[in-house]
Parts: sequence; structure tokens; C-alpha cells
Amino acid sequence: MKLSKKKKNKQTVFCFNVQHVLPKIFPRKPRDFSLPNSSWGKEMMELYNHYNRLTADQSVYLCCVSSGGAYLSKIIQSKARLFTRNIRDPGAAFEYVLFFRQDKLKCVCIFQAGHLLEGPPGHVHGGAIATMIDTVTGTHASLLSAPVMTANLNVNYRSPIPLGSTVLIESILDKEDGRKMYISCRVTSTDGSKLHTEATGNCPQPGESSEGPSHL
Ligand SMILES: CCCCCCCCCCCC(=O)SCCNC(=O)CCNC(=O)[C@H](O)C(C)(C)COP(=O)(O)OP(=O)(O)OC[C@H]1O[C@@H](n2cnc3c(N)ncnc32)[C@H](O)[C@@H]1OP(=O)(O)O
Repeated sequence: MKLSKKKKNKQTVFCFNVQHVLPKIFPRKPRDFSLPNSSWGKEMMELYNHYNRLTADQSVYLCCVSSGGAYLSKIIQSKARLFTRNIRDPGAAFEYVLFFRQDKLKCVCIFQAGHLLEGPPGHVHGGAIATMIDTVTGTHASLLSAPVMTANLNVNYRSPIPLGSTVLIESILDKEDGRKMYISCRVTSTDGSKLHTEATGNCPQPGESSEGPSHL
């Protein structure tokens, strides 16, 4: 499946809109959560450098929503903030960067799971894993079309993720059917040898009459 030129342009504009227009509306420059910080381990840094290098040829875009998640809500002034970006202590919770690979209709997210995400002792909570999957599939579908809502998410947990480790979350567009985007997602060790979690999701663009992500 290929994106039309129009869609590609729309997509690019959408990316830059969020990153460049919103700072003009809100006076304070957002913290860019997608930039490396002192909590990032060697693996996270190496992967970041690897994917960041790929952005140079324009086929991979650093996903703007990783930066300044605060802007995603109209009610920012009443303290709303993107869930995955709401713990400011670097490395404590969700450390991640998303890269959108335009040519393969694929997203890659590097995720380092901090100590506040503990579920089973020493391992990441299943809800935190589902949160990250939802973030990746939702962002991926939104970048391919327009803002979406997750209607359905099926998650299969195959092996636990050690707390503090870095994993890859890769999502692929399986099918586009009208307003619906079917996305599948895999969470693996960084070398791809170990499968941690698999998921599929349906993320439709909300219909005219439904309540949608109007803030976007
Ligand atoms: C850069 C970006 C930044 C984005 C940065 C943000 C990243 C984070 C992303 C997080 C994403 C979320 O967590 S979103 C939050 C969690 N999700 C929600 O709260 C959604 C709540 N549900 C809804 O609002 C609504 O049900 C919608 C919008 C999903 C659908 O309502 P609708 O628009 O009225 O449309 P409706 O006709 O009912 O459904 C549309 C089509 O989807 C199908 N469908 C509907 N529900 C389901 C379902 N559960 N499972 C399977 N299929 C379903 C219908 O059969 C229909 O197919 P057909 O008849 O057309 O064939």
C-alpha cells in the first residue's frame, strides 16, 4: 500500500504543525522529551543514534509527538498532560522515542522502562506495556491519516520485560479500510531475538457524530 503524494504532504505538514506552530501559541517552549537525557542507558543511546541517522535521508521522520506532549490537550492550562510524559523525573517511567518510517509504513519506538513501571517484581507492568503499544499504534495511525481513537486493542504477553531494560516496539499498518486503520505491533528485545508482546489494534478516525480528539 502506498501513500498518495497528497497524504505524504499532509502528513509532513501535520508533523511540523505540532512542533512549530504550537510553541507560538503557548509562550513557554516545551521540553522535548524525545531528546536524550542522562537516564538513557547505552542501548537506548545507541539505538537512538542509529535511527536518528536514518532521518537524514528523509524516509524516516523523528516523530514530533514525542516532544512536548503537553500541547496535545486544549486543557493544558488546567494541568492536563500526555499520560506517558507526565513523570518529569528522567528515567523514572516512560523513556521513549518514536520514529516513523514513511516508505515502509512502519513505526519504530525505542522504549526504556523505568522503575515506576514495575508490575511483577523486577518486571514491567502489563498496563504500562499496553500503554506504550497504544501510544505507538495510535500515533502511527494518526500520522498515516488524521487523529484517531483506539477502538480495539488485543494484547498477548509472551515473555516479561525486565524493569530498566530497553526494548523495541515496532508497528506496521496491516490494512486500511475506510476510516479504520488496522495496526499490528511487536515488542521485542533490541536485537529482535526475544518476543515480549504482540498486539493488534483497530484505530478508526472518529465519525462526525462521535466525540473525537478534537484538540488535535
Ligand atoms: C500525531 C498524533 C498524536 C497522537 C498522540 C497520542 C498518542 C496516544 C494515542 C492513544 C490512543 C487512545 O488511547 S484513544 C483512547 C481510548 N479510546 C477511546 O476512548 C475510544 C472510545 N470510543 C469511541 O470514541 C468511539 O467508539 C470510536 C471513535 C472508536 C468509534 O466511534 P464512531 O466514530 O462513532 O464510529 P463507529 O461507526 O462506531 O465505528 C467506526 C468503525 O469502527 C468499528 N469499531 C468500532 N468500535 C470497535 C471495536 N471496539 N472493535 C472493533 N471495531 C470497532 C465499527 O464497526 C465501524 O466499522 P464500519 O462499520 O465502518 O466497518
